[in-house]
Amino acid sequence: MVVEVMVLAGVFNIGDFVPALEWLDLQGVAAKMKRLHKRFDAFLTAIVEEHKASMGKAGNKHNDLLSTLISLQDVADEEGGKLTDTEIKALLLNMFTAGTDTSSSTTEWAIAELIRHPEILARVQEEIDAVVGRDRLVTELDLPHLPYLQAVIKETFRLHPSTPLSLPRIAAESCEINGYHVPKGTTLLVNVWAIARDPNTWAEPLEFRPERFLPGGEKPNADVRGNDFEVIPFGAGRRICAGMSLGLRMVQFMTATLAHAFDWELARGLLPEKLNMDEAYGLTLQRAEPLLIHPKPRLASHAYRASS
Ligand code: HEM
Repeated sequence: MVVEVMVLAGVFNIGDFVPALEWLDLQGVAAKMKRLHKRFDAFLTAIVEEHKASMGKAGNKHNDLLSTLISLQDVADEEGGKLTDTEIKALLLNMFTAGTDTSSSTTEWAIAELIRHPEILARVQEEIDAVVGRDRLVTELDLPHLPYLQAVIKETFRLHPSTPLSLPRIAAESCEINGYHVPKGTTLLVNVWAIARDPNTWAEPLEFRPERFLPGGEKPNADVRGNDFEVIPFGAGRRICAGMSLGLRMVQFMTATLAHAFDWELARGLLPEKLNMDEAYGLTLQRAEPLLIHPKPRLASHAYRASS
């Protein structure tokens, strides 16, 4: 359902560009969105109802996000307002749509780039082996000690930002930017994909080259957290991604774990240089062809056992 939202939200909808035709819903986008909304709402209602029912049972202890939100429904804010079921469902929907596909698709792009560049994968594995060893899995605490991995993730965000046109924003007031008049009510999209591939800013911008972000590289201090406008996969400013820290850490952690724990082979004997790197159309930047790969364990067998 999350991917369906992203695909539909990214459709070039004629009604958005010719407002007089909006009511006709020529491509059926609004109708499809409404049907999808009903399915998503039923799914979220079931989650909230199940949780409420199990919270009511004696002996059941909950200390997760949803039970905290549900228990807050009894507490009024300063103006007497209380959190409604609709607000809780909206928050869950936000987390599902904004927080899952973005991180997973970026990780998929990172692994695809590592497979296409075996020498970079080998260097990532070498770095993690030196810090973590081969007797255990990577933990979150290891991440700050893996500068090369972090450069790989920055380079992945540069070439494959998961929301290539960021999110549409509407100008609250008329303003002027770089000599362009922007009337109040204009929908604005920032092409973060193109900015991060600008040849005036980046040397050989289409090359996957993590060294750019390391000391001695062209942008050793550039970060992806919204302060360096040449690479802003999470947006920037007041409406920057609300889940940036979580998203960034998830992508670093998942990529580090997958690269450390396994060697990878492409399915059906495909050669790395033949891997299709085309992009699909949508609000988020999916791969046109999902990545099909076979893992080969490379750690001591006890390292894979789940810890309690
Ligand atoms: C790789 C991971 C992610 C990327 C690349 C990403 C990217 C973005 C971008 C580009 C925006 C628009 C910012 C702007 O307009 O300037 C955004 C907004 C947002 N993101 Fe993320 N995101 C990621 C993960 C997450 C996660 C994990 C969550 C929550 C759990 C999240 C929640 C949100 C929310 C709520 C907004 C809207 C913020 C607002 O309108 O004030 N995102 N994200």
